[in-house]
Amino acid sequence: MAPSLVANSAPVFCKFSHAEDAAYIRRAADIADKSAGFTSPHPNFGCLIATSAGKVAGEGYLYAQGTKPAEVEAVEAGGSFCRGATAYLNMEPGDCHGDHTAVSALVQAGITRVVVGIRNPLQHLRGQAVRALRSQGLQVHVLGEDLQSKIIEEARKSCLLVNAPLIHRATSRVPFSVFKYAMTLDGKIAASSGHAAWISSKTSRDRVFDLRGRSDAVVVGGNTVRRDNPRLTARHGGGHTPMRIVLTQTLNLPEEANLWDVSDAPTIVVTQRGARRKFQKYLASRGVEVVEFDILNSRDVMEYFHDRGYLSILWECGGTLAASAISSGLIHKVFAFVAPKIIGGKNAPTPVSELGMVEMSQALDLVDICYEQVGPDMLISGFLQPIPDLMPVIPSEDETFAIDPTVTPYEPSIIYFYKTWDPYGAFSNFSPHPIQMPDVNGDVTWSSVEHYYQAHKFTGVNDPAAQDFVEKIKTAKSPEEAARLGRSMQRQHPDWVRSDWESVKIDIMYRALKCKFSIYPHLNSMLLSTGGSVLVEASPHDLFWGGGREGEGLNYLGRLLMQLRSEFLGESSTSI
Ligand SMILES: NC(=O)C1=CN([C@@H]2O[C@H](COP(=O)(O)OP(=O)(O)OC[C@H]3O[C@@H](n4cnc5c(N)ncnc54)[C@H](OP(=O)(O)O)[C@@H]3O)[C@@H](O)[C@H]2O)C=CC1
Ligand SMILES: Nc1c(N[C@@H]2O[C@H](COP(=O)(O)O)[C@@H](O)[C@H]2O)[nH]c(=O)[nH]c1=O
Repeated sequence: MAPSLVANSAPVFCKFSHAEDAAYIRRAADIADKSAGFTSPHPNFGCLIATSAGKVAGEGYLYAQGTKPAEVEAVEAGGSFCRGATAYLNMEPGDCHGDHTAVSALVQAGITRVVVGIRNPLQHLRGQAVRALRSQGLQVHVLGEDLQSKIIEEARKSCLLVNAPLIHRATSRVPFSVFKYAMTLDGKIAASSGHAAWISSKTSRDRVFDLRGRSDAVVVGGNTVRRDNPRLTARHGGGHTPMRIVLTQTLNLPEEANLWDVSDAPTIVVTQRGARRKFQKYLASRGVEVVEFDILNSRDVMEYFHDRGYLSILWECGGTLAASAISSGLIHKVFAFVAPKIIGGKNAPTPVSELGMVEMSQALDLVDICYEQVGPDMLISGFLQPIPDLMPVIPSEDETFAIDPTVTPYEPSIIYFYKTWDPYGAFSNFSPHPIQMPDVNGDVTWSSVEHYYQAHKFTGVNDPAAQDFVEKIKTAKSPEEAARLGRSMQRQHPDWVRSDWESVKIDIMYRALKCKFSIYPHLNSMLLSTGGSVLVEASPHDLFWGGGREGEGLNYLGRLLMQLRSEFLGESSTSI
């Protein structure tokens, strides 16, 4: 019989060879990758359960934030076979909201050994789940720390790869950026006329759709918009669609362009402050967001998108913008599709224009290179900057708990929150905490505050299509999907939005938040522990609910949370 973890009996741990551990961890990384391209954002978690006899009992992956954690999926699939089994996790789970769902699932299922590919890269989560599992008596082996060999190192690499964007978020102020281009065998990305459709084969271009689906945004320069009129959509039939971003100094762009049709996917145009104001207004009227910078510089733009929570960017620009991005150190990985064609042309554009290098010894070397035939083309990919290795910076207990509200050694006067994986991420409306809200037919469960808020834009509207849409938002698989549905329908069908929306939306949000912070004791204590601090939703672009880039936002979400905090503390509530 498989050994189990019960009180007063020492657990018996499975013994696997390094080769077996490595194979299972690689498989966990492959499973983790399943959601990439279909959901956003993209921290990828996979879990595999292997019995002591070496049989796979269950597998699971996190589809999207707010859906069942990979560990819960896997132990449900494994059932009683989990007793005494080993769980393989590509990445340490991030019990960011203090409810330890993943850890509890493994413990309760009777898992006795856990093999972790990499520790969670985010400083405030790093080491917590490993510690929690060990404190429950499970044997935990972290690759590269407790298990070391060549084969283990290779398996660890597959775990680093599958979450490269998240690792970059932990170590850098810019998102993980991939530069992709298609060139002829003689090194051109277009004919001298600028015509480029098409260099690579259909098979290669289908592969590009997959790359787009795995990214939070696709970036091009103004010239590519003028020349190619691209769509930049993922076209993989549903799932996640990346944001489309145009960088343009002049804003000298055509009135009609595929990118201005935001029913396909949203578009942001980033430009220089004051550029063609009238055209900015026109773009806004088409539903395109315009963001201005005093001086348009690719690094500032990428820092801005990092602050907006973007983890990964696909650059599909021409050589001019690519050269600027590479010389600013923004590009981490390259995908070059090389087509067996020759076009010639002294002035035909090339993938990267001037970098200021004069000797071959200055050339940038790629590492971890892969060669793959895609249809008739050759795909060469590799890293321009290696994935940062987080191994040496395991934080001390003090550092780890520094952000734990119950032991905060200092009182910061402003607490910023935004993405759910960041400290205080539970304050975000996207945090995966279902709420029960009263309805005419009794209490109704909503998967998150965001689901409730987005659906209520369309409630009570006398149009069956709008009512169907409420249901669609209600059953959205993640808060991000709910937000995407609600926002896109508000843009496309303003007639479906209830007429009193602007006057009721704060109250609707307040009621949802009150429920959330009443029914989850750990969220309630997290909120109360912030007493004395100003809470600000650090959204750089939402100037109503968020604080804006430079504090220009109204921060209504932060204000509502502070109002609730004072109500919970029994202080007289001040109206926001
Ligand atoms: N085969 C392939 O994979 C691809 C081919 N192409 C081809 O490449 C050609 C276009 O290439 P290219 O002219 O290099 O176009 P880019 O896509 O690189 O766009 C350059 C433009 O980007 C804008 N820009 C904004 N910020 C910067 C910055 N910091 N540095 C540089 N540019 C910035 C400017 O727009 P503005 O002038 O509006 O101010 C600039 O003119 C076309 O023929 C197109 O078909 C393009 C993409 C991929
Ligand atoms: N010409 C060329 C590419 N060009 C890139 O694809 C964009 C067009 O995308 P879409 O309008 O969505 O089909 C274009 O603006 C440029 O960024 N890509 C490739 O994979 N292979 C090719 O041969």
